[in-house]
Amino acid sequence: MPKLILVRHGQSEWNLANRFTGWWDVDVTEKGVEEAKEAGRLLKEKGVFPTLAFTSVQKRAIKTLHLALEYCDRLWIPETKDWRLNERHYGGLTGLNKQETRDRHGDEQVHIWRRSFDVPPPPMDKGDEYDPGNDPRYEGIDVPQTESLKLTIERVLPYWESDILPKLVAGETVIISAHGNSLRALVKHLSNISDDEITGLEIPTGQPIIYEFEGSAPVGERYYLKDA
Ligand SMILES: O=C(O)[C@@H](CO)OP(=O)(O)O
Repeated sequence: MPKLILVRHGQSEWNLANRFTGWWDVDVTEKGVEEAKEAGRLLKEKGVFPTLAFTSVQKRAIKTLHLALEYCDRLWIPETKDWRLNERHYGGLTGLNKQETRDRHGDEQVHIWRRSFDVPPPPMDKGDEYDPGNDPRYEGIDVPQTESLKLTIERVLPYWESDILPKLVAGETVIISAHGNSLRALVKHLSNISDDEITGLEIPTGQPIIYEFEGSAPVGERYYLKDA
């Protein structure tokens, strides 16, 4: 049965520093590197070998993918990078410390910005030091100024339907190395999670999640590969 493997990148520098990251291109930490290698070792140990890879255009996800593939001896498989798998854009919160933002705006407001379904964080100002607008990787793309989970879903799902799902249907074992919120977008869709319930879903770093597919639909529920 074709499998879909979802992996959130290993710990990033700004996960560690507790800063809102979004589209800012931070690296993985040493711990993140270890998490990514461990994900690869686990794939190998469990005999789940990806045949095709997708990732975002952000280095924390790309490096995680490469390390995971290296540690299951699959660095050679075809891979595609696409901005539509990027982390959700954190708008004007990008770069701020999460605790300082809580102290300033309150726990509830910060929770709404982080986990609500459709309330986007305040937009990023044009020319903000963390605005990736002029980055060549986004040439020709209408870079958002902020994104809620709902807006993230609106760019992740069409890409999933057009580019990834057909590969699973064709029998490939697909690995997607992406981000907390682009993966929440996918899991919400695949596991049919309601707008209310999705606020409680967290995706841990570096832990492969598996969906088994029959045709174009998942069979049964997702599981962590470490528990299989
Ligand atoms: O900062 C971010 O971009 C994300 C993921 O690390 O954080 P959050 O947990 O608030 O969605």
